[in-house]
Amino acid sequence: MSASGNASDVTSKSSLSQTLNSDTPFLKIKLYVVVVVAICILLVSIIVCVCIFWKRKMRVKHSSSLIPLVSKEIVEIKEVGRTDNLGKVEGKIGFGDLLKMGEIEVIKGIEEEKEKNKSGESDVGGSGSSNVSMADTQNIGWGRWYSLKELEFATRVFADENVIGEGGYGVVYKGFLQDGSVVAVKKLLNNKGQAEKEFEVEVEAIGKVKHKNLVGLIGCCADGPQRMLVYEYVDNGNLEQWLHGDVGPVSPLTWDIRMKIAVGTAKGLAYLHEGLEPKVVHRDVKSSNILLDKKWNPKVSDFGLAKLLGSETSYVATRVMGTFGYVSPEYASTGMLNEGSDVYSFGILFMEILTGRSPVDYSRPPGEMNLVEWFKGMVASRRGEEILDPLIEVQPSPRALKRALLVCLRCIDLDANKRPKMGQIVHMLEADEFPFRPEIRVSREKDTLPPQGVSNKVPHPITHGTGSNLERSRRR
Ligand SMILES: Nc1ncnc2c1ncn2[C@@H]1O[C@H](COP(=O)(O)OP(=O)(O)OP(=O)(O)O)[C@@H](O)[C@H]1O
Repeated sequence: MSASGNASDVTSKSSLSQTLNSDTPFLKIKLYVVVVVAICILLVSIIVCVCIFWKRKMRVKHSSSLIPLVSKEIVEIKEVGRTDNLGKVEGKIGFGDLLKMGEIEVIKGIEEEKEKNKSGESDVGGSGSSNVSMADTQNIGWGRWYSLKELEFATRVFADENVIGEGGYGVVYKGFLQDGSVVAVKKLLNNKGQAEKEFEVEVEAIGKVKHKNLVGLIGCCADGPQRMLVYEYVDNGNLEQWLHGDVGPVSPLTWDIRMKIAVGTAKGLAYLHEGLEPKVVHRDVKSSNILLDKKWNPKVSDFGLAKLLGSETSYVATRVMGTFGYVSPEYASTGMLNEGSDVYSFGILFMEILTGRSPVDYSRPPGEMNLVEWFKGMVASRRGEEILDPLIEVQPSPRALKRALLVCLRCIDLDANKRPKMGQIVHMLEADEFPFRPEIRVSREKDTLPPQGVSNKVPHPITHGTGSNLERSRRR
């Protein structure tokens, strides 16, 4: 390069630096400051644009399956599981804190699933009830939309041989998906409007609920006017069939199995009531809605009647739904609905489990047709041991029976506010010492009650409930 060229270079550089050092008219700020700020703003804008672009791209990707891949609940649950040692979490559960209890149940399920997956014996729900593979579940998140063709293939075009049963909302078919998994397909009745609404409620509210004691909704299908729900298949019938079907002279439902079913059902309902926000009231708790797997794990099904509720409020239902014999008096008469109505229905269900009797049975003598009235009368006249299902071969201990009777009576308290919460019921059924406190157990044992009677003079350490039906019935 020539000397004149170098000189002109130096001149242009110095004039550039002079220009940059010059003051701008705006507040006399140096030009180079303005340039630097402008470059920064440009860079930030580019970064923001790139971020927005990627976010949008991700959203489009997720919305393609319509159902979110991972529910809020599951995200929260996973976080709990990740940060805490499971044993530690369990130790922290407060008796009234069913939110955590629900989470722990699911965490356990997730952990069990992980273990099973490693050893190659995967099943959804952790109970051996479903054949949906873990890999598939991961692929679809908690649910997905199925095409009509897929479900036609699965049910052999809704063949009669595949029909499992029929309920108020439609026919349920057993289905075999292409990947070999087994499902229950509920083909909803085609009455437009209400069915569609119920469908939306089920899909939105129930699809994201996962608990080992709740039947999982794994997908759905909307094709023209046809609406279908795809559930995990639960392979051992429902509780009504086992309680009232022909099972021979000795029921396979031993006392321990019945308690397992009652506790599991209570846990499932507690999760709906206390583990979700907004909470879910089932509205149709009854024995045919308790499905069982081969290990007698109960799974609460049929969320067709469930409505989401805002917390702390009662919900006036547009129409009273539920099943005769299980519906709480206040729900039947006023339509006022809250989780207390489910507690009442659970109380009736629990009585049914203990006695093997239907809530209303017209084939029985007049004084025994109504289960609640008969049950209360038997306890009041201290004949508690006689209420047990005669098909139970091995009798429970008097203490276990007392506990069960007391729980039933507290659940059906006419004053809905005095009924325990489902979480408290779980604790009552599981706690070893319930319903006694050590310091007064001796005096209690001297009480005039026979072994089969129930003492409820001692307030429950959690609920401090008083004035149950039993107390009233004993005063009579
Ligand atoms: N996920 C499932 N796995 C296996 N069987 C199921 C499943 N869901 C429902 N069933 C069975 O299908 C039948 C019909 O169930 P559905 O829930 O439609 O009606 P229901 O509970 O009998 O009556 P309602 O509609 O009045 O509640 C029942 O026998 C039930 O046990």
